[in-house]
Amino acid sequence: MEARVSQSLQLSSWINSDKVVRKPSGLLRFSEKWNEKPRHRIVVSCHLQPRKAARSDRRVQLKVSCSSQNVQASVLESGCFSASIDEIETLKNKAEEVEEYLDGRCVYLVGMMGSGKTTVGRILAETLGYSFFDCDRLIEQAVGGTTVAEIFELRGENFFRDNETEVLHKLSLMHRLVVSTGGGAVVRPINWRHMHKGISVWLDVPLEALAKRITAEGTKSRPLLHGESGDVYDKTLKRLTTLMEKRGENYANASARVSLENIALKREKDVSHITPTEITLEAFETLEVLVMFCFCYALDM
Ligand SMILES: Nc1ncnc2c1ncn2[C@@H]1O[C@H](COP(=O)(O)OP(=O)(O)O)[C@@H](O)[C@H]1O
Ligand SMILES: O=C(O)C1=C[C@@H](OP(=O)(O)O)[C@@H](O)[C@H](O)C1
Repeated sequence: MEARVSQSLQLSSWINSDKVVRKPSGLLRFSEKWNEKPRHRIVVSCHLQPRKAARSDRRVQLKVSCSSQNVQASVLESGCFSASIDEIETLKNKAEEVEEYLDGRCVYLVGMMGSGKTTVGRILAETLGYSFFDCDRLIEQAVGGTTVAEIFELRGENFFRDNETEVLHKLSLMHRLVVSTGGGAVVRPINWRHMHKGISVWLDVPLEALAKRITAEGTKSRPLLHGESGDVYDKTLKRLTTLMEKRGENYANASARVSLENIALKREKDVSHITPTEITLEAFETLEVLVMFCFCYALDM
């Protein structure tokens, strides 16, 4: 148990370990107060589980809660991802380089439904030492715990979009966040004004791959995909194609684009075999170029 904890600390050295509390279960818990912004308090629990079969693979599990003057503390997000030790090290090194130049600016992930904004966003946040927020979850909380699908059904899309804008506005006043936005957040210009306070990354995934993921997951939680008859994959692909025709230009407003097709070409793999960790690494490499360029030429992102 001691070994596991000390390994966790080594591998997660980007986490400030000053106030680490060891739980008997192997969980590490620490809280970090930002001195310069004492109204924020972030609590992170971290558990690294070594895999028995492949010693170089680990599952990293994090729970993050955040409280500020106006927001009640609650567990906001938790998740886990698999990565080899080498990948964790590479991600950590890249995160350190990028973090310095990001200078606390928030990272907003945009892209179609199912493009991996939540999955990749969690890994980006964990490696950067940022907090992670999913806009859809915040909208659900703001509306009193109802689901996105219920909000669409009972209050309509405009009501949902107004709440989405309000959530993005609140987030744009904060620092050191990775935000997974809803697929339609790119449509309203006002949302871009909020997101341009930070740096935005478009996860560009071929529609066929999206349709496959969404079909596997089910369309229940995605109201814009409800209501057409026929084969689930076909109708999802059809709906995504229509949405993409309307939104393509809006996604291109993002400061950076991470294309799954390009990663697949570079790695000589099929798009469907590109892992979230590989996408996060590509996102860091793209961000690195961008933040260094903007830093050198004193440009806004
Ligand atoms: N690189 C990937 N390869 C395969 N499946 C993925 C990948 N990234 C995410 N997924 C899966 O696709 C689905 C949608 O991902 P999610 O992160 O929720 O997307 P979004 O937040 O953009 O809607 C989830 O079931 C997730 O596990
Ligand atoms: O594309 C869209 O308009 C939407 C995407 C969803 O978020 P995800 O992209 O996280 O699925 C959610 O905000 C809502 O169902 C509308």
